[in-house]
Amino acid sequence: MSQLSYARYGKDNIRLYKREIDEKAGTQSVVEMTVCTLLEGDIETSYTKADNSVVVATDTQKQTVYILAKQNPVTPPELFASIVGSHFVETYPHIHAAHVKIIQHRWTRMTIDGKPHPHSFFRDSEEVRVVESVAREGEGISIHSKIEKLLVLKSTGSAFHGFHRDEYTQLGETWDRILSTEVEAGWRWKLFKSLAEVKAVIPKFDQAWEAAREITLKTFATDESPSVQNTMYKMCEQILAAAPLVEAVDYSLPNKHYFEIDLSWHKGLKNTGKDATVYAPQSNPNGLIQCTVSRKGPTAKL
Ligand SMILES: O=c1[nH]c(=O)c2[nH]c(=O)[nH]c2[nH]1
Repeated sequence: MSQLSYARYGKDNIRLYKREIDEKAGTQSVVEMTVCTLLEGDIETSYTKADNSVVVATDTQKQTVYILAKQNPVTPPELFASIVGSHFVETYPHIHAAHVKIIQHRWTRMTIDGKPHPHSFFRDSEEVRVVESVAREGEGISIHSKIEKLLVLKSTGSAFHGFHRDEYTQLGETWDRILSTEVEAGWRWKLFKSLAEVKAVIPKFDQAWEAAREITLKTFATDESPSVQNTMYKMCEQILAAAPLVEAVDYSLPNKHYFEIDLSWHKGLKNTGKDATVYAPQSNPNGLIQCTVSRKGPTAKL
């Protein structure tokens, strides 16, 4: 009558902190992350027959993450996710895939009296660096790196006109508007055949993250934006050019609207068009513009 169609299980919200001590320099560095592990494999009987012998307990998964963090570098997060995923697939013959997600939080070193402080940090934004990986037995390790929660705004240099109009259209055209979004930008790496292949390109992960962030900010700031769609496409093209091991780039950008307020009812106050200075930020609804851009080839299609 019924059958288990898909199953995976693991530990979510594993909070992890690691410090690195540089005795010589007298400095410490810190990393804080939130990890999720989810295992797939021959685990059906744990659901259907209450057979817990096939269950690598979620607590075991959590302890494993702590132990591997002690024994290995936790940065870049692409490497640590690959180490954790490979461990589960290689250690347990009946586990065939391990999904590992890492959210790395920001701890930025303080500058005190003009000098980098040896052991004090502050949270300079809610922006996070995210890695979603799958280690699959016999196939390899797929990695999707992301920037999330990077909040940006430009007060001019954005337009939106020439869009389709019909009897449902109320929106006016604009040649000068506020553009604000919370950037979610991702880049999917070519499939790595093994952990050794990941280890062979370790510096590429930080380089790609830095390039993606720099390209996102620079393009957002300098593009005379005709639309969110076109500006995000320009970002994708540049990231693909900067990171040869990346197969596809994706963005998801909410359009955080700021509405003009007509104040002419009050003593003829001018606050629209070129006179607009006071706006009403909106929470919802918001536009949501998404795309994936990949290298041209036989598999590319919309
Ligand atoms: O850049 C934009 N793209 C849209 O698709 C859209 N739709 C809308 O109402 N405003 C905007 N802005």
